Amino acid sequence: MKATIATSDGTAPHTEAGLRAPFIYKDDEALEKKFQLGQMKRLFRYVTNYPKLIVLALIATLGNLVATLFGPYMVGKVIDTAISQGDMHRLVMDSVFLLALYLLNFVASHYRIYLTNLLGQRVIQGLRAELFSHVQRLSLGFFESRPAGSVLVRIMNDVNSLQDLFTNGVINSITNVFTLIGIVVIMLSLNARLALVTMIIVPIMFLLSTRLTVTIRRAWQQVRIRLSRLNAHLAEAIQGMRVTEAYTRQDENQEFFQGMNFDYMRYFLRAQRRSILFGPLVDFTSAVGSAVLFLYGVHLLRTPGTTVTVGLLVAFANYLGNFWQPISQLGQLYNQLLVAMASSERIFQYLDTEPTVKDEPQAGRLPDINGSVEFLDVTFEYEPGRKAIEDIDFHAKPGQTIALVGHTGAGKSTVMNLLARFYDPTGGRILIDGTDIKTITSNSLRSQVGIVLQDTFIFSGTIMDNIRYGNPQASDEDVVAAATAVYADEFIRGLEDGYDTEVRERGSRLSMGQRQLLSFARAILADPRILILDEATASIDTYTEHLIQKGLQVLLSGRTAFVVAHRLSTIREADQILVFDQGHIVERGTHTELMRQRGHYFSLVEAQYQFLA
Ligand SMILES: Nc1ncnc2c1ncn2[C@@H]1O[C@H](COP(=O)(O)OP(=O)(O)OP(=O)(O)O)[C@@H](O)[C@H]1O
Repeated sequence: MKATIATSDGTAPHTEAGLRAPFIYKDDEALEKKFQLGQMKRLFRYVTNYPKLIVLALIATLGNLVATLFGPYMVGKVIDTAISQGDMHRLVMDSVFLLALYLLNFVASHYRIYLTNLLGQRVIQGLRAELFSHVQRLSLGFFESRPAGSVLVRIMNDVNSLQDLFTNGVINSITNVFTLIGIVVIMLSLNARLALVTMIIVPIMFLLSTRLTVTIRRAWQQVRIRLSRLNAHLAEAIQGMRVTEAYTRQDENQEFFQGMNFDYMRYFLRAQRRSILFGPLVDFTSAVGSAVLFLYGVHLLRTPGTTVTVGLLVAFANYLGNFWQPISQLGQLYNQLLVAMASSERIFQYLDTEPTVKDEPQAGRLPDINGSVEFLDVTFEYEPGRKAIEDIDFHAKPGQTIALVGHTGAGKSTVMNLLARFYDPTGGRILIDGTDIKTITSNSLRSQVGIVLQDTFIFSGTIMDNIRYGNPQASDEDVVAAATAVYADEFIRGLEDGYDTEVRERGSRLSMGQRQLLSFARAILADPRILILDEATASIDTYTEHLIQKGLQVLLSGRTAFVVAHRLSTIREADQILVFDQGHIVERGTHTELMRQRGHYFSLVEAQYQFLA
């Protein structure tokens, strides 16, 4: 797979420090996109799936709103009753009311935060589950045409980046609008002149919250980009360590890594410098607001005939304090929407991708089969206009072993991919027991077709779990019997915990031969009528090689088997050998027949297979 690392600007092969990247780092991911109403509506349908939660969160928010709007007013009243009127009874009553108001605020805040987070998490989890289940149904071509990393990023990062919007954006925006309107109305009704003068700082606050927060957010996005470049480079450097060592590229790698590391630090410090501006600037603006309020307020206090009191000034100061948060959150909402536009566009793009191999609506189940396989004039193009195979015809009778041989790129794997229906042929038909595989469900086909690949994928878990992957219903005894049948039992028992040995890091501690034996056990447990096998080419020690050959005989017997063969011994025992060249079958027959012809197969054996005999 080609090395592709996400960057926002597409500036590929250089780091900021001016070093050349060993590979091209390419990016297709925009961080923000223009607002689109249709997309927004589609996104919000995920939120409206939880009406109960929305109503509960709004009720909690209402409690918050009441306290925010009436709290400062009550503080002012308590001060005025205590200072100027000396009415102890009123003072106690107002104080108790004020306390009750703050208690309500406390409870409401708690539930609001809890409920909005719950809503956000439910939406995110639902969306991620839908995306994963959709991606799982997509055809193999989808995964082969993009790096695994980009699928991962979409399922994790893009979905995560919607979290802010779903958790805070939706409910809070409604509350914030009401809070702002409420505060303005109350302040104007308490004292219109004082209210208008005090609100001089509101536009400054708004500008600050929109402009500065954008700059800060962008700076942190740049940091994340640098970090993901660093991560990707590191992952590649570790995975490719063998090649690095073989070509003694450590120094260049080190230099390149240091450049990236340095860039990351520079961007981090830059973002940090901007972030730490925010708090003090907010404090300073609030202080300016308070200064204006108190200067003008005290002037009014001294002017005879006005209704301004000390309590009113304190109440106004509190209202001013409550202004900031909603303004800043509303400022952020727009940013959140732009980020959500970019992420949701990519998510929807995946959700709207249809599998290229789709079951027909009337597709039936494939009944239990004998295992006859026919290819009738089968042609296939991965990319339009480039035929990978053309007019392939053959018939495999039940129980036969068919060996597919040919140079690299000749079309052998393509035939296997079509038989497993990872792709549908562009032309021609494939019949199993006389039924066109296009007319049956893929699941029912694959339950009777087993696949053993060269490099078996080992999942994290025990050896037992990994073999059982072939048949989840199998008992421990069945697993051991399967392993024994293909001669894998001996090496498994030799491992530290036998069948319970944990295989980590994709089984990297197992040798190629051991992995191949494990995959035989997995396949025999699944017991398919048709088997597709890509023989491992890696050099394997003679003893394991011997076990593999014996295991293979057991595995192949009694089923129709298609083997991309790399061992002469396997080829010799095949009932039919299909020789591929540039997408065509150029020769067919048994080993003896083909050797006698002294044609393509003969020279292939001379050149490629002899040493593996
Ligand atoms: N996913 C793909 N997308 C586009 N072209 C592909 C893809 N897979 C294979 N091809 C092309 O199709 C042709 C046949 O490839 P195929 O993998 O079937 O050959 P092969 O005989 O199995 O080779 P090998 O022995 O190296 O595995 C080649 O030209 C190859 O480049």
